[in-house]
Amino acid sequence: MDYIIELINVKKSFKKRVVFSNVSLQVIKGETVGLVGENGCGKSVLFKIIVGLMRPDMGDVFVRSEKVGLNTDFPINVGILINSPGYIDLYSGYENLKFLANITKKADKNDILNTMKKVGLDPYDKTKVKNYSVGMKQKLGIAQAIMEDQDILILDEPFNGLDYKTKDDIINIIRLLQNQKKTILITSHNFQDIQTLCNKTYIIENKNIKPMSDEMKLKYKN
Ligand SMILES: Nc1ncnc2c1ncn2[C@@H]1O[C@H](COP(=O)(O)OP(=O)(O)OP(=O)(O)O)[C@@H](O)[C@H]1O
Repeated sequence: MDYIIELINVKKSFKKRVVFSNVSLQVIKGETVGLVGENGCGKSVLFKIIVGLMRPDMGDVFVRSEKVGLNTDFPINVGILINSPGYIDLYSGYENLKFLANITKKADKNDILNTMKKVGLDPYDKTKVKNYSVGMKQKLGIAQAIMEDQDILILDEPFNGLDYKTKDDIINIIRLLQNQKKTILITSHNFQDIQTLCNKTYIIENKNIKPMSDEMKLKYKN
């Protein structure tokens, strides 16, 4: 079977701290995969390894059969929300997205306007990003991750800092993306969210990753 994302025997340490001893993972196109695990278990590191922001010490990472670090440094067509995206503080939300869109030229003005509206941000709001609330920054991060209509989305804690109404809006956006057969990897500390959205759920523990058993799911739920 062709996997859209595949990790084979990935090892990763920081000095003496081993994060992954031997991780393998296969993701099928169109799946929504949830990742859970305790603080510091390696969820963000795993995502960074997949998108090329970190290199494993050993092992192979393939995205659309291209080896990350060999055929490609950063896999293309991947929308990324990984904790605290760096924004230009003195720009408005729209100006920040326009700046990023100018790099890849995949999203035009209308794409940005529509995406901002979709996530509940006013694209004409001149507030500088340095004065954005936590939730507004999070919405901007989600807008940035999806504005280029990428077919793989890596969403690290997309619901952080969001109120219930906004969270529902973002869940609905993710459902739309699922209907469009996007491949989505998502982490959340709220297991209910993961269960609601994901076809497959994995847990990272003991420096490894494994599918969650029904028993584990029950434990996590409570
Ligand atoms: N650049 C880095 N240099 C050194 N250690 C790092 C680096 N990035 C991550 N780590 C370490 O790797 C481990 C995994 O971190 P990671 O951010 O992936 O955890 P996480 O599962 O996403 O945690 P949380 O649920 O709190 O967000 C932690 O021990 C962290 O301190």
